[in-house]
Amino acid sequence: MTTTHLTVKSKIFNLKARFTIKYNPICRHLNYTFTETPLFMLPTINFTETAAYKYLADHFIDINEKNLKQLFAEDEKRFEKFSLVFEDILLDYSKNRINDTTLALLMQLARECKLDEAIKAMFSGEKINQTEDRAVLHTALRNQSNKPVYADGVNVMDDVNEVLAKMEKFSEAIISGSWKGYTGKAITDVVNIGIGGSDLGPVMVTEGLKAYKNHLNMHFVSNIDGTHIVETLKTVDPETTLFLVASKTFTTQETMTNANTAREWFLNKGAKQEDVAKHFAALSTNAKDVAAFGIDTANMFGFWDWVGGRYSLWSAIGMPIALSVGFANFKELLAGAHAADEHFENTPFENNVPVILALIGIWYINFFDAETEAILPYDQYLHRFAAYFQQGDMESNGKHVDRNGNEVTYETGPIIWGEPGTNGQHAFYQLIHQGTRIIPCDFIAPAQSLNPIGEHHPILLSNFFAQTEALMNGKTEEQVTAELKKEGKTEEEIKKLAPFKVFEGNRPTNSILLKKVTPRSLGTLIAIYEHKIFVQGIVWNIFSFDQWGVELGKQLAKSILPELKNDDAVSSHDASTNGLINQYKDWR
Ligand SMILES: O=P(O)(O)OC[C@H]1O[C@H](O)[C@H](O)[C@@H](O)[C@@H]1O
Repeated sequence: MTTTHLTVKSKIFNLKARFTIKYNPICRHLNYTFTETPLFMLPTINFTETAAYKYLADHFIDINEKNLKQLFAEDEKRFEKFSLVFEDILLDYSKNRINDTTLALLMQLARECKLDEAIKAMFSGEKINQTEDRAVLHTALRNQSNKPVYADGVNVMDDVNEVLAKMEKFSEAIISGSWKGYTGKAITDVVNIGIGGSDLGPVMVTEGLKAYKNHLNMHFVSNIDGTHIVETLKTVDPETTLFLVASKTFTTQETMTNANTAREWFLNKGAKQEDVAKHFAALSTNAKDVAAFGIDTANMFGFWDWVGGRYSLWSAIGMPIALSVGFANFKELLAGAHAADEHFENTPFENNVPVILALIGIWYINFFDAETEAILPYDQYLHRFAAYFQQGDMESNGKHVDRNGNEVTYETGPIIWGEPGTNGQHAFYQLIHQGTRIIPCDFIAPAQSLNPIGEHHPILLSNFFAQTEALMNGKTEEQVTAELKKEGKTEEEIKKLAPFKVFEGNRPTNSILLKKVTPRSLGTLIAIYEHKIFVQGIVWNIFSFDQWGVELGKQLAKSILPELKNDDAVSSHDASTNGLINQYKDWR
């Protein structure tokens, strides 16, 4: 018996139907069932018009007068209540400017915005990326339960599993050395050529999991600046290098230019056209252009339009990860993310880690007017984590038009930034502690170090604990005065100095303590942040899975490029742009 599904749609009548076709080849019996459902649209609710929002606006006045120290004094169970352990990850959100009322109202806000419906819609393959008419199914890429997931009536798990199996075979051949380059040598170096989502995820995870790495040397070329490819090519040998051309569309100017340069370099080093197949593979959705580039489609690892670029590290785009740490570890990464998916899909909002993080974020952005959020991993391996979520969050929720096409009347996605601790402490923490802005921070640290040498880890973690404590408690004028007195300062000196040494505290943080950075825990952590972004996008009534905002600059660059080919002065732009181009022509 074979079972397939088909979807038929009528946009004119806002209708959608699904056929199930069952065919028994033995008795040649065919059966159709037909179910009609309205075309799915995400709810479009202005969250500032909900009842919960109105209560929150009132409640904000109360909370804004309290400080965190008071909130802890008022509730001795605060840590137990406002922390939870999920998958060897402790989330402590008790050092936030919230109490039970805040959380109850934020959960109600999520309910009024129909978050539950939206979650179901995403997991079930509805086309929630409405402006691109696409489903959003990165969760299917790590669906280790293998439960069928349908996009346009087709169970995508068959394709997902097929590509995973192909990735496994390929990565094993490269790692074991059974795959030979054109002179019969094994591969030693892998150069991933990609940008944005086709670069940041693999870079962040291969760095994050460096402790689990094998012998392959990983390189990542993203920038169109020739320096990036030139400096990389200086370090590799054409006979032992594998190039991965990673691009969802296979049309991205930077990636295609870098890939062409790499191929030219390879051929100029004595390799022949037919050797390209042994040294170039493609990670893409665009088989036609991959073949046109000259890459054997047998070396192409596909994915689908329902995988957003910035959510694609779980797909074939994750090939550098599989190569660097082995396929079994890549699967563990997927398994960790799958655990977060199940948690997100099935856990009541009150205990749901991504929902809690998202709603607390909304509390600061829309009520306290926080403009930025810092992600501060106390783990050197996670040094690209914040950079990764700059794309993840800012490309997803950097939108000013709501799902009805109207200008929003409230703030949406925050500016995401951050660097690893303790480096950041010696650079920008001054502003977090004593500046004029409220900057909610996520502190992330592993309890176990992957390099437990001497006192390093306890020192690192003592800083991790100290920072959130300091941000919360601050230092009062009395404490400063007492300290200065002890140092032997005069009354007058104390009066002069004290104001500069006071920390007002009351600055909010989340602490995320991982047992250890493993492929699984990193997978879970990334998926938690992905779902946080989703929840915020739903509440803000924006589309989180398109990125039209990156197009205009690309278009203009394409029209400027031909103008740079000659030395004639340009006059077709505004005075500033003309001036810049003409000076460039003069100086080059
Ligand atoms: O993977 P590609 O198709 O080459 O796209 C690479 C990147 O380019 C675009 O400009 C988008 O803003 C990103 O979301 C995307 O990840």
